[in-house]
Amino acid sequence: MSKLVQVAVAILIRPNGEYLLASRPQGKGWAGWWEFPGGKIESGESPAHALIREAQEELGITPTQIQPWIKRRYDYPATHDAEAKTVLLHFFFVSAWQGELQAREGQQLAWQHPRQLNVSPVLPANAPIMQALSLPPVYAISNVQEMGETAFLQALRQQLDLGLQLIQIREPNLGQDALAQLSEKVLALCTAYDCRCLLNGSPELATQLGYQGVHLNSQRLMAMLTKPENLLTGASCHDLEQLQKAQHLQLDCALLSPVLPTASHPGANNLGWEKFADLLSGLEIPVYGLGGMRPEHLPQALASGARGIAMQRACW
Ligand SMILES: Nc1nc2c([nH]c(=O)n2[C@@H]2O[C@H](COP(=O)(O)OP(=O)(O)OP(=O)(O)O)[C@@H](O)[C@H]2O)c(=O)[nH]1
Ligand SMILES: [Mg+2]
Repeated sequence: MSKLVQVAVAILIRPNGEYLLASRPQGKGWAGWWEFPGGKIESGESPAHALIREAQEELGITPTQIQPWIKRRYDYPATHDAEAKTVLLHFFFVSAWQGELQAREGQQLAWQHPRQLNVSPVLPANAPIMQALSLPPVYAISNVQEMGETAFLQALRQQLDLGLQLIQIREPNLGQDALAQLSEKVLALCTAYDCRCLLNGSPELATQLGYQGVHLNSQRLMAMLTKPENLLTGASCHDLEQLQKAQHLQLDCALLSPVLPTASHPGANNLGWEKFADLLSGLEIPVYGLGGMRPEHLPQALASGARGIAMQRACW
């Protein structure tokens, strides 16, 4: 059996969403492959402490704002330059630090746009992490039905100005023509801001109306045999079976709900954070918490292994 190596991993994030990758230096296993800065947790050391020590050793900086994210286990096979091992990676977001970045171990450093990597190859254990990072932490869901179109479009413009990058149009009570008209306005606005839009509906309608993506309700999800082509695809999930189906189809993301009680379903049987985290452990596709979410819940969602939070009311 290969040994288990515990590793602290730093995802340094700039305010514009870019994150830092480093190349593994010559002389180490998997030399030349790209990874996040970090390294082995020493015995008696906490993951957070190891993270700070590694950032100092490798980059000459001291993280001042850290947020533990997911843990991920991965079995590395033996290769020409490394022995077989199993790693348990403790990922952290690092959003502030002291000091100037330096490559102190001869590694190359590269800031990456989350939607467009320009270095490769990245360590294989990190593939689902890169996938998750390509989506933003905040996912908005439309609410024209309660707000009215004018107020909604105004609020949308405000959120786009503040950096919104992902939205689902979910208006089950609009007729076809009204939905087409709303979609045209929303898509024109979002395209100008490079915000991606998913239609809650069928893949055919999403394509026909010009959306980049589609969001499947759980019924559509369970009936789907393959991922819709050329569409960013998400799905609503409420249990492990649905999450596994979304993962099996290799969907881009899933919404898991209800995490907390909501205004529309105050008495519904919500999951709570513990069950939410349980359902996500071991899953590889990005998942958003939905149901009663407010901006202040984001750290809890991340710490539970989610990519972020989805909000229908609280974000407008
Ligand atoms: N730093 C880092 N390590 C990762 C990532 N993904 C991943 O699978 N690993 C694995 O975790 C282990 C980290 O070990 P390391 O070689 O960086 O350890 P270290 O900095 O303490 O250096 P050392 O070799 O001098 O002990 C390696 O097996 C590496 O392949 C990642 O994104 N960042
Ligand atoms: Mg290292």
